[in-house]
Amino acid sequence: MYKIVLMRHGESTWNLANRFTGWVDVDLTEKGVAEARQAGQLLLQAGLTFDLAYTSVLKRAIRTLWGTLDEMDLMWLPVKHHWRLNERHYGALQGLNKAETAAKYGDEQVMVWRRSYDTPPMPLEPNDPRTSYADPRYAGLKREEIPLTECLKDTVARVLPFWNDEIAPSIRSGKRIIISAHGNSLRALIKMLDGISDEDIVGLNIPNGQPLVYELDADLKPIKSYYLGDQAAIAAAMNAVASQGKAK
Ligand SMILES: O=C(O)[C@@H](CO)OP(=O)(O)O
Repeated sequence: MYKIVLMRHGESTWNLANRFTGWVDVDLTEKGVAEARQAGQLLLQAGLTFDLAYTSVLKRAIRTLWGTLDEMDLMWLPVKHHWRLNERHYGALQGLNKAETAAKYGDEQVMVWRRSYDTPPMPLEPNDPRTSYADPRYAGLKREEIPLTECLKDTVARVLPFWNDEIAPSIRSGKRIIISAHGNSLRALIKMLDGISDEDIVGLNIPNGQPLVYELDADLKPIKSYYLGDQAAIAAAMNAVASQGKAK
Protein backbone atom coordinates (compact mmCIF):
# COMPACT_ATOMS: atom_id res chain seq x y z
CA MET A 1 0.00 0.00 0.00
CA TYR A 2 1.23 3.48 -0.89
CA LYS A 3 0.24 6.71 0.87
CA ILE A 4 0.43 10.02 -0.96
CA VAL A 5 -0.68 13.51 0.07
CA LEU A 6 -2.37 16.06 -2.17
CA MET A 7 -2.70 19.62 -0.96
CA ARG A 8 -4.16 22.77 -2.44
CA HIS A 9 -2.17 25.93 -1.62
CA GLY A 10 -3.22 28.08 1.36
CA GLU A 11 -5.38 31.16 0.90
CA SER A 12 -3.98 33.48 -1.79
CA THR A 13 -4.47 37.23 -2.11
CA TRP A 14 -6.83 36.61 -5.03
CA ASN A 15 -8.75 33.91 -3.13
CA LEU A 16 -9.31 36.59 -0.48
CA ALA A 17 -10.34 39.14 -3.13
CA ASN A 18 -12.50 36.46 -4.83
CA ARG A 19 -10.79 36.94 -8.22
CA PHE A 20 -10.32 34.33 -10.96
CA THR A 21 -6.64 33.48 -10.73
CA GLY A 22 -5.52 30.69 -13.07
CA TRP A 23 -1.91 31.22 -14.21
CA VAL A 24 -1.51 34.64 -12.54
CA ASP A 25 1.29 34.27 -9.98
CA VAL A 26 -0.27 35.77 -6.84
CA ASP A 27 1.16 35.15 -3.38
CA LEU A 28 -0.35 33.77 -0.16
CA THR A 29 -2.08 35.90 2.46
CA GLU A 30 -0.92 35.66 6.08
CA LYS A 31 -3.79 33.24 6.63
CA GLY A 32 -2.51 31.17 3.70
CA VAL A 33 0.98 31.02 5.23
CA ALA A 34 -0.56 29.92 8.56
CA GLU A 35 -2.61 27.24 6.77
CA ALA A 36 0.57 25.86 5.21
CA ARG A 37 2.20 25.55 8.65
CA GLN A 38 -0.93 24.05 10.18
CA ALA A 39 -0.89 21.44 7.39
CA GLY A 40 2.67 20.54 8.39
CA GLN A 41 1.52 20.06 11.99
CA LEU A 42 -1.36 17.82 10.88
CA LEU A 43 0.99 15.73 8.76
CA LEU A 44 3.41 15.34 11.69
CA GLN A 45 0.56 14.34 14.01
CA ALA A 46 -0.56 11.75 11.44
CA GLY A 47 2.96 10.30 11.47
CA LEU A 48 3.52 11.04 7.80
CA THR A 49 6.80 11.96 6.18
CA PHE A 50 8.07 12.34 2.61
CA ASP A 51 11.01 11.58 0.32
CA LEU A 52 10.03 13.85 -2.56
CA ALA A 53 7.69 16.79 -3.20
CA TYR A 54 5.99 18.00 -6.37
CA THR A 55 4.62 21.46 -6.98
CA SER A 56 3.73 23.86 -9.77
CA VAL A 57 5.71 26.88 -10.98
CA LEU A 58 3.32 29.26 -9.18
CA LYS A 59 4.43 30.81 -5.89
CA ARG A 60 1.20 30.19 -3.96
CA ALA A 61 1.73 26.43 -4.25
CA ILE A 62 5.51 26.67 -3.80
CA ARG A 63 5.28 28.86 -0.69
CA THR A 64 2.62 26.56 0.77
CA LEU A 65 4.98 23.64 0.29
CA TRP A 66 7.81 25.60 1.94
CA GLY A 67 5.66 26.34 5.01
CA THR A 68 4.51 22.76 5.34
CA LEU A 69 8.00 21.30 4.86
CA ASP A 70 9.52 23.86 7.25
CA GLU A 71 7.05 22.86 9.94
CA MET A 72 8.06 19.22 9.37
CA ASP A 73 11.79 20.05 9.37
CA LEU A 74 11.95 18.74 5.79
CA MET A 75 13.19 21.82 3.96
CA TRP A 76 16.03 19.72 2.55
CA LEU A 77 13.57 17.53 0.63
CA PRO A 78 14.02 17.28 -3.16
CA VAL A 79 11.27 19.32 -4.86
CA LYS A 80 10.24 18.97 -8.49
CA HIS A 81 8.43 21.98 -9.94
CA HIS A 82 6.40 21.54 -13.09
CA TRP A 83 4.08 23.76 -15.11
CA ARG A 84 1.80 20.76 -15.70
CA LEU A 85 0.70 21.07 -12.04
CA ASN A 86 -0.27 24.74 -12.52
CA GLU A 87 -3.81 25.90 -11.89
CA ARG A 88 -6.23 25.64 -14.78
CA HIS A 89 -5.77 28.67 -17.06
CA TYR A 90 -8.84 30.86 -16.63
CA GLY A 91 -8.55 32.72 -19.97
CA ALA A 92 -10.03 36.19 -20.17
CA LEU A 93 -11.67 35.75 -16.75
CA GLN A 94 -8.28 35.96 -14.98
CA GLY A 95 -8.30 38.96 -12.65
CA LEU A 96 -12.09 39.45 -12.62
CA ASN A 97 -14.06 39.26 -9.39
CA LYS A 98 -16.16 36.05 -9.34
CA ALA A 99 -19.26 37.56 -7.67
CA GLU A 100 -19.20 40.62 -9.96
CA THR A 101 -18.85 38.32 -12.97
CA ALA A 102 -21.88 36.36 -11.72
CA ALA A 103 -23.85 39.59 -11.28
CA LYS A 104 -23.02 40.47 -14.91
CA TYR A 105 -23.40 37.08 -16.65
CA GLY A 106 -25.54 35.12 -14.13
CA ASP A 107 -24.68 32.45 -11.56
CA GLU A 108 -25.37 29.65 -14.04
CA GLN A 109 -22.96 30.94 -16.66
CA VAL A 110 -20.23 31.41 -14.05
CA MET A 111 -20.89 27.89 -12.78
CA VAL A 112 -20.35 26.60 -16.35
CA TRP A 113 -17.07 28.51 -16.63
CA ARG A 114 -15.90 27.38 -13.20
CA ARG A 115 -16.96 23.77 -13.09
CA SER A 116 -18.24 22.36 -16.40
CA TYR A 117 -15.87 19.68 -17.65
CA ASP A 118 -15.49 20.78 -21.24
CA THR A 119 -16.59 24.43 -21.68
CA PRO A 120 -13.59 26.77 -21.41
CA PRO A 121 -13.96 30.47 -20.54
CA MET A 122 -13.27 33.03 -23.31
CA PRO A 123 -9.57 32.81 -24.30
CA LEU A 124 -7.01 35.57 -24.04
CA GLU A 125 -6.12 37.00 -27.45
CA PRO A 126 -2.66 35.75 -28.56
CA ASN A 127 -1.36 39.35 -28.62
CA ASP A 128 -2.76 40.14 -25.15
CA PRO A 129 0.10 41.23 -22.82
CA ARG A 130 -1.42 38.96 -20.15
CA THR A 131 -0.44 35.77 -22.02
CA SER A 132 2.41 33.68 -20.59
CA TYR A 133 4.35 33.55 -23.89
CA ALA A 134 7.18 35.84 -22.71
CA ASP A 135 7.37 34.48 -19.16
CA PRO A 136 10.83 32.90 -18.71
CA ARG A 137 9.47 30.06 -16.58
CA TYR A 138 7.71 28.73 -19.69
CA ALA A 139 10.66 29.28 -22.05
CA GLY A 140 11.10 25.54 -22.62
CA LEU A 141 7.53 25.03 -23.81
CA LYS A 142 6.23 24.96 -27.34
CA ARG A 143 3.94 27.91 -28.05
CA GLU A 144 0.94 25.59 -28.46
CA GLU A 145 1.57 24.13 -24.99
CA ILE A 146 1.02 27.54 -23.37
CA PRO A 147 -2.74 27.90 -22.86
CA LEU A 148 -4.87 30.97 -23.60
CA THR A 149 -7.74 29.34 -21.69
CA GLU A 150 -8.55 25.86 -20.40
CA CYS A 151 -11.56 23.81 -19.35
CA LEU A 152 -10.98 21.03 -16.83
CA LYS A 153 -10.73 18.53 -19.70
CA ASP A 154 -7.74 20.49 -21.06
CA THR A 155 -6.19 20.53 -17.60
CA VAL A 156 -6.64 16.77 -17.27
CA ALA A 157 -4.92 16.36 -20.65
CA ARG A 158 -1.78 18.20 -19.49
CA VAL A 159 -1.68 16.96 -15.87
CA LEU A 160 -1.99 13.25 -16.69
CA PRO A 161 1.24 12.91 -18.68
CA PHE A 162 3.11 14.28 -15.68
CA TRP A 163 1.36 11.81 -13.37
CA ASN A 164 2.06 8.90 -15.72
CA ASP A 165 5.65 9.79 -16.62
CA GLU A 166 6.94 11.24 -13.34
CA ILE A 167 4.74 10.90 -10.29
CA ALA A 168 3.41 7.34 -10.70
CA PRO A 169 6.90 5.86 -11.31
CA SER A 170 8.20 7.67 -8.20
CA ILE A 171 5.39 6.23 -6.08
CA ARG A 172 6.00 2.75 -7.48
CA SER A 173 9.70 3.06 -6.66
CA GLY A 174 8.69 3.49 -2.99
CA LYS A 175 9.07 7.26 -2.69
CA ARG A 176 6.66 8.88 -0.22
CA ILE A 177 5.39 11.96 -2.00
CA ILE A 178 3.43 15.16 -1.38
CA ILE A 179 1.93 17.26 -4.18
CA SER A 180 1.31 20.95 -3.45
CA ALA A 181 -0.86 22.27 -6.24
CA HIS A 182 -4.13 24.02 -7.08
CA GLY A 183 -7.89 23.56 -6.87
CA ASN A 184 -8.37 22.55 -10.48
CA SER A 185 -5.10 20.74 -11.19
CA LEU A 186 -5.96 18.62 -8.12
CA ARG A 187 -9.54 18.13 -9.35
CA ALA A 188 -7.97 16.79 -12.56
CA LEU A 189 -5.81 14.32 -10.60
CA ILE A 190 -8.65 13.27 -8.31
CA LYS A 191 -10.98 12.76 -11.30
CA MET A 192 -8.45 10.32 -12.72
CA LEU A 193 -7.61 8.59 -9.41
CA ASP A 194 -11.22 8.09 -8.29
CA GLY A 195 -12.66 7.56 -11.78
CA ILE A 196 -15.15 10.43 -11.28
CA SER A 197 -17.49 11.03 -14.23
CA ASP A 198 -17.52 14.26 -16.27
CA GLU A 199 -20.90 15.07 -14.66
CA ASP A 200 -19.97 14.35 -11.05
CA ILE A 201 -16.66 16.23 -11.09
CA VAL A 202 -18.73 19.46 -11.25
CA GLY A 203 -19.59 19.03 -7.55
CA LEU A 204 -16.02 18.52 -6.28
CA ASN A 205 -14.43 21.51 -4.53
CA ILE A 206 -11.05 21.51 -2.80
CA PRO A 207 -10.40 23.61 0.32
CA ASN A 208 -7.21 25.66 0.77
CA GLY A 209 -4.27 24.23 2.69
CA GLN A 210 -5.79 20.93 3.88
CA PRO A 211 -3.74 17.74 3.45
CA LEU A 212 -5.70 15.08 1.56
CA VAL A 213 -4.28 11.57 2.08
CA TYR A 214 -4.73 8.89 -0.59
CA GLU A 215 -3.98 5.27 0.22
CA LEU A 216 -3.26 3.47 -3.05
CA ASP A 217 -2.98 -0.22 -3.90
CA ALA A 218 -0.19 -1.79 -5.95
CA ASP A 219 -1.91 -0.59 -9.17
CA LEU A 220 -2.16 2.93 -7.71
CA LYS A 221 -5.93 2.57 -7.39
CA PRO A 222 -7.36 4.35 -4.31
CA ILE A 223 -8.21 2.17 -1.30
CA LYS A 224 -9.42 5.20 0.62
CA SER A 225 -8.87 8.93 0.87
CA TYR A 226 -9.42 11.40 3.69
CA TYR A 227 -8.62 14.94 4.75
CA LEU A 228 -6.58 15.40 7.92
CA GLY A 229 -7.91 17.97 10.39
CA ASP A 230 -11.25 19.33 11.52
CA GLN A 231 -13.83 17.62 9.27
CA ALA A 232 -16.62 20.17 9.92
CA ALA A 233 -14.29 23.07 9.10
CA ILE A 234 -13.16 21.29 5.92
CA ALA A 235 -16.77 20.69 4.81
CA ALA A 236 -17.56 24.36 5.45
CA ALA A 237 -14.46 25.42 3.47
CA MET A 238 -15.52 23.22 0.52
CA ASN A 239 -18.99 24.81 0.54
CA ALA A 240 -17.42 28.26 0.67
CA VAL A 241 -15.36 27.45 -2.46
CA ALA A 242 -18.51 26.24 -4.23
CA SER A 243 -20.29 29.52 -3.39
CA GLN A 244 -17.53 31.85 -4.61
CA GLY A 245 -19.11 32.10 -8.05
CA LYS A 246 -22.49 33.34 -6.84
CA ALA A 247 -23.56 36.96 -7.25
CA LYS A 248 -24.68 37.18 -3.61
O1 LIG B 1 -9.46 31.24 -9.55
C1 LIG B 1 -8.92 30.13 -9.72
O2 LIG B 1 -7.90 29.96 -10.39
C2 LIG B 1 -9.57 28.90 -9.08
C3 LIG B 1 -8.92 28.52 -7.79
O3 LIG B 1 -8.85 29.56 -6.88
O4 LIG B 1 -10.90 29.22 -8.83
P1 LIG B 1 -12.19 28.31 -9.00
O5 LIG B 1 -12.42 27.64 -7.69
O6 LIG B 1 -13.25 29.36 -9.30
O7 LIG B 1 -11.99 27.38 -10.15
